[in-house]
Amino acid sequence: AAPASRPLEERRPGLGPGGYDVLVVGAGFAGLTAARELSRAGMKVLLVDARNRLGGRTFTSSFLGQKIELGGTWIHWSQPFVWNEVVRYGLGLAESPGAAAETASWLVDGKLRQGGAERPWKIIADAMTAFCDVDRQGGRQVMQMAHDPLFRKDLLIPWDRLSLQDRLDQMKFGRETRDLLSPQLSINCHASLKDGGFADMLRWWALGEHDMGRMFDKLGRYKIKEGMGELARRMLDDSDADLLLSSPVKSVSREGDTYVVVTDKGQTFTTRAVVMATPLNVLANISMPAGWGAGKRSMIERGHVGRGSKCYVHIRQKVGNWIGMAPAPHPISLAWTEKQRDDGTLLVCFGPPNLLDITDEEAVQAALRTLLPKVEVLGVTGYQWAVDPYSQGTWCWYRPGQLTQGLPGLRSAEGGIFMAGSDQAEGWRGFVDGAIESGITAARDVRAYLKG
Ligand SMILES: Cc1cc2nc3c(=O)[nH]c(=O)nc-3n(C[C@H](O)[C@H](O)[C@H](O)COP(=O)(O)OP(=O)(O)OC[C@H]3O[C@@H](n4cnc5c(N)ncnc54)[C@H](O)[C@@H]3O)c2cc1C
Repeated sequence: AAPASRPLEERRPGLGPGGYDVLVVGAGFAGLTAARELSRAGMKVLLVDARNRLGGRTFTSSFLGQKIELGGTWIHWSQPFVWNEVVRYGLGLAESPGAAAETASWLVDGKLRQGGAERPWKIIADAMTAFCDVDRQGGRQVMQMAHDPLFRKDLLIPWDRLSLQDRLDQMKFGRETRDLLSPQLSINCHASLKDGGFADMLRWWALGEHDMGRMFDKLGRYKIKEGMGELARRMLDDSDADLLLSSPVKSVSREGDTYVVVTDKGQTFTTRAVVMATPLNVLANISMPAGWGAGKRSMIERGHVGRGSKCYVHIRQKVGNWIGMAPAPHPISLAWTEKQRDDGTLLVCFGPPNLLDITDEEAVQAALRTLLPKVEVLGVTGYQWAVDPYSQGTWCWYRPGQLTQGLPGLRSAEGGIFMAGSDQAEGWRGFVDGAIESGITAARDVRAYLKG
């Protein structure tokens, strides 16, 4: 049974001058992991978040009386760090049926096609295999080790110059193949194909074991039955860290051997080490010590590209176990059945940035009607991650050049300031798994630093 939870408010620290060993900025999965590991190792830890809740870019909510995940959702047993947590806390799995859809709708040259899902899937699987075959070994040589993406940096550099669009243009696919592959690519980067880097695609493909079916199982089929919020809560309950919510960190500065962290309410803490576990796209908003971050500057200034939409749509029609796919500029790239209900179907929909206002039900209905003519939308819900000041984006996908040129500098610790966060993980970067990986790594490095 789960241990009784202390209410979050009781974890607020005294606001006196007392120093911490480690202050962790950001209570998403990276920060929660680092705080748990370090506090369990006997260190005095303060975990601070700008929001009034845990979990960052994961957010368990409800819609139509059903649990939904507004942010990070699906996990898989082949994601080692998150699976470890699922087992540790005895959590269960629930399945999203549309990830193994039976019927499909797709657009070819703007015209609707509908039928069994096997045919479009076969086309996508073959196209992805060719798309990633940069070395006549299916990408296995260039991206030999998915959890050490720069292992063959020498071979990766030329491919890291390309955007996803550049690579697509090289391929000379027929119209249907191109129009089926594009939606998958635009969901991977959650951006325009011109902005998403191709090297990240090779990493993605290697993580997916060079198989589209297996990859889709990892990306969209299994979620934590109790919800991401419950995992976050169990991790907090398992840690001795103090917690301060609703307190955006404004600045980190250095005073001799210690660091001073100040929130926008003026709360001031001293600490021997800091873990920065905020999203890459918001790091520019925090004032850091003079001279810090020279090797991180271009990454922090440009950020990652993931800024698209995700929403849940309740429709009157019972469409069964369905998937829809459409290339940009269509506002919905991928949509699939999340739940077949007595009163219709709950769909989950993803789209590129700035093409769909998820607060506008009519706009969502118009976009869906291209894939499901006459569909009636009864309700829509979602979260606008790209404009949220504490995420300014969705999942991480790098621009051309960022993987080989930016990642090592971004990850590196400087003095007593350590980096964590899914946006700079080595393996499943852009996933909950990568967030936990980065928290484990940061905690290991902080312990070594504080032991001197
Ligand atoms: C819509 C969407 C769908 C996704 N789908 C999946 C999926 O299906 N599977 C999957 O594995 N991953 C998915 N992801 C990605 C995954 O959710 C993230 O990669 C992961 O949760 C990031 O964890 P993190 O700890 O690195 O960062 P975050 O979760 O973003 O945590 C960072 C924390 O820092 C805080 N913060 C920011 N600024 C400050 C400040 N100034 N002071 C204090 N705190 C601050 C934020 O409030 C936040 O809580 C999805 C993400 C989104 C948005």
